[in-house]
Amino acid sequence: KSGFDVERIRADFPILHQQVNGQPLVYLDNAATTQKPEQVIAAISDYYRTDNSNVHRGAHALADRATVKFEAAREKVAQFLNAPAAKQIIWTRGTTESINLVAASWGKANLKPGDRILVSAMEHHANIVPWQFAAQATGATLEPIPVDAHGNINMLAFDSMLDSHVKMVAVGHVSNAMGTINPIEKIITLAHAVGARVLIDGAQAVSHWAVDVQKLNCDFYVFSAHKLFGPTGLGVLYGKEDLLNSMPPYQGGGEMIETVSFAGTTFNQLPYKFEAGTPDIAGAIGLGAAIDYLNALDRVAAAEHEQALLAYAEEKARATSGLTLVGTAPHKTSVMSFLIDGAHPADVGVLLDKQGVAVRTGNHCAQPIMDQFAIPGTVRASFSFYNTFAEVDRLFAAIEKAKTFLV
Ligand SMILES: Cc1ncc(COP(=O)(O)O)c(CN[C@@H](CS)C(=O)O)c1O
Repeated sequence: KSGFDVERIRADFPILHQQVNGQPLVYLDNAATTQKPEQVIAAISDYYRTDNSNVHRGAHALADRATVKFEAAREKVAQFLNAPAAKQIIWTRGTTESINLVAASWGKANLKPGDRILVSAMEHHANIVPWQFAAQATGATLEPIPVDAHGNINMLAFDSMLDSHVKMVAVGHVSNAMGTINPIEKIITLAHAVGARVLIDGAQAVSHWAVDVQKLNCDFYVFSAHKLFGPTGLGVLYGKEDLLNSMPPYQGGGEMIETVSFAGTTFNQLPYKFEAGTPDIAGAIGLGAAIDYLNALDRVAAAEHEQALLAYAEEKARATSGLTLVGTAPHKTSVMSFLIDGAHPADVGVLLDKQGVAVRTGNHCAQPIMDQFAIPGTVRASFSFYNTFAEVDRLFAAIEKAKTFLV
């Protein structure tokens, strides 16, 4: 049991206090999206209630207030990632767009036939398909780094794949399908040794612990606000300054230009070169409020509580007949994927939902690793610091009841 005051924390999350199908909601789908504390909800509604205005161009009090809040949010993200400067934080629509931006902009400017891109076999589609586009557009090739039966990257195989033709290594900090925490420090060191750049997909990491991009020395780090107790539709791309400055713009329009003429156009400086059009101002302010919320939390205690929930859940899973865990790496975040013998994951998910327990089922946008395991997908329970040991008990009671319908 952990000393983390979950009940006090839960009071901050209004959505958790509802009935679903006649039972108190047990929300265990945090890897899909996290819930939002009142502080984030209020920051977004207060913005629309009092400050809403367009940014950077306005010449009036509301525009100034909106601009100050919008750029303060960028500064908070820079501090959250320990980035050297806020101009290295690019707003996007989410992890997916952040990776598409790097694959399209850096990719097209730096990849050529014979170059190689490496991604792990367990990646989310958002960290596979954009690289397939970049490979197709440039003549480079995309190759999967092998993953073992526990869901660990095969580091010996990775090391043997590296040579001077490898120009990009893109891997998840944490697997969304299995929770594996990848050894990204080692991956970054090995990749840099052959001259490759490294993009880290942090979508499943940032909600669990502090990330220090300077210490990691990664070239790019990406995540979504909605994975960090913030709003959907907003993402972050961190990049090394020289890299971002060397990359061509991703989208054209207002904000990203200095001058426009039919004779030619010049582009804005960082970060605006990559931020065409009116941004998600409220979303950025909401993410800033989420970071404020996390900064006021004992994040070490929160992470320890999540790990205690995972250990408790996996202990109960191993004691449950007919249940097989998928993803048994020694270092995991609080994600537990499993199968019930003889049952399709989707059927299990429906039966759990009928009992008020929300999990995700299917391939979790990670079809290649599901194909490698020769399974149609998994049932995935993912815990956050506002979940409780009693909710783990509710999950396994619901599994036992579901089993009576399934076999
Ligand atoms: C590791 C990883 N990488 C990229 C993404 C995409 O994030 P977006 O905010 O949708 O762009 C996700 C989102 N994974 C959700 C939705 S598929 C899940 O249920 O696991 C992710 O987990």
